[in-house]
Amino acid sequence: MSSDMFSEVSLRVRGVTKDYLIYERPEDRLKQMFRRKHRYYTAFPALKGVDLEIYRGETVGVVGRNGSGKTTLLEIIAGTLRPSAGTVEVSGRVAALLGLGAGFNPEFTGRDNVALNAAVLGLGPGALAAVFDRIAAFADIGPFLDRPVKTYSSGMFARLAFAVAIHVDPDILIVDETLSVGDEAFQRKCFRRIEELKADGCTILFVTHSAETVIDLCDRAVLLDRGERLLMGSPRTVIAQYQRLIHAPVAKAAAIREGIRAMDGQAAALALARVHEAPAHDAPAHDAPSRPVSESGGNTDDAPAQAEASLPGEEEDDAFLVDDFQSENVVEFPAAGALIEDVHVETPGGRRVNHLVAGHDYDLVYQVTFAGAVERVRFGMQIRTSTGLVVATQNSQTETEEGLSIPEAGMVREVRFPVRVSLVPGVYFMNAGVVTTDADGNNRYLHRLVDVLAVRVLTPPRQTASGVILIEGSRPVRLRRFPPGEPPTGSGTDERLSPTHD
Ligand SMILES: Nc1ncnc2c1ncn2[C@@H]1O[C@H](COP(=O)(O)OP(=O)(O)OP(=O)(O)O)[C@@H](O)[C@H]1O
Repeated sequence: MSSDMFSEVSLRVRGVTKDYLIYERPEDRLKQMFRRKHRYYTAFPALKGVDLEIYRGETVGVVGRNGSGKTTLLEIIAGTLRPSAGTVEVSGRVAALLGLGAGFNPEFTGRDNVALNAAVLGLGPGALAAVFDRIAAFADIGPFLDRPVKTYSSGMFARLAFAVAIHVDPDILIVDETLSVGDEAFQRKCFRRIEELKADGCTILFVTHSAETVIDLCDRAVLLDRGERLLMGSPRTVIAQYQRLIHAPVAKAAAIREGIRAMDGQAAALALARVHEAPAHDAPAHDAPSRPVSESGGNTDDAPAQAEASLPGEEEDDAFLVDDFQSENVVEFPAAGALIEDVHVETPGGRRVNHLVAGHDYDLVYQVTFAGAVERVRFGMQIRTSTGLVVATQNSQTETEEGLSIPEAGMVREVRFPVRVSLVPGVYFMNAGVVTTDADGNNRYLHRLVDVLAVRVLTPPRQTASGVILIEGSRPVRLRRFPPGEPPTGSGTDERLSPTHD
């Protein structure tokens, strides 16, 4: 993504206000039609004079408490709802994924709905024919494509709706929490597609309650509260203030709210400056910083860790293999001198597993066959969350080492990365890559597989962590008790949290 994209306004919202008219009794609505001078309704202000300016290629997260006006705002931007006042200017084709089933006719088949939706989004029959197979492949709902959508599960619905929205080549994509009903593999696929759309300059508006997703995915975020824009700024700033707002004690809530609002102009300007300075998002992912792995597969400098990992009992962890739990979306880059195969995870005892226990040691293993002699070879791996956040990378050589020399074609190497799974429970995806460095110091992939392996990290007993990294060590959480009124000096007594935390 080039930063000059951000100089073009893609979406401008000015003073948008929405009053929903609430009629206490159904007949009041009818009366209103005939007696215009009288007011039979009360107006509920769902949006109050919202201003936004979003640049081409930006991904903006919209956050706020339930009922703060997020969906109303996005529906107005998508053109499915009329504002009571204010204007929306959009540049280009808008594809919106707001609410499951919106825009789908439940009696029609998936196939017919795809045609209907694509037409609504401005795709002619010729253009649809060209992308239909890609839509069907992305949705991957098998024979359900020819069944009425009223028979779909919510996950199937999300799959089809998302598949259409992202294949009509939108300039602006608007997505709400619809994606969260899909399974993890599908979510990963969607987030990857969103990244591609981003790289192509698509503007994305995203409603979510997930702080992690906003921070991982967005360039800026906007906080709505009671129909007002309270703050626009960097994802971290906005999430921090949003969390301050939702956890505010009642007595201080109004002051905190005003304090956040006062930050607005400055935070927005700062975030925009940062977005303009941001490096290209499509720089090639580096699968591999520095950590030695020996050529023989034995761990050179990690021998004590290996020995520790092989202690009796350690192998008895609860890791296991589920055969059909596989990454659905392996992206294979063309092999250019080597071929990576058989990427898998093993316990220290050599058992293949893909359901791992948090905090335990495993090996990520793969084989590489070389098509010819090559110098300065390095092997890499990367672990990412389902939203694409890189949580770890590892490389077979440090930057200052030469790398491995492969003297002739047909040579095979097995690479083994020791991995301690210090991750909170969830599904993670692994990449594998083999790189050579030319005489000018440029890296070139000999082969690369993205999202080649899916693993699920299981909840260990008594584990309640969230986030990404497991910070829990072997020591339990400690609590000290102080008598009432006594200052917390050294005189407190230790208290056990529970009898199970020995
Ligand atoms: N059709 C409607 N008629 C009357 N009030 C409505 C209507 N739609 C939404 N509202 C009200 O407008 C306010 C904003 O609703 P909206 O759905 O935009 O909020 P939201 O931030 O998307 O909420 P959530 O996080 O729960 O999805 C809410 O108080 C809601 O009750």
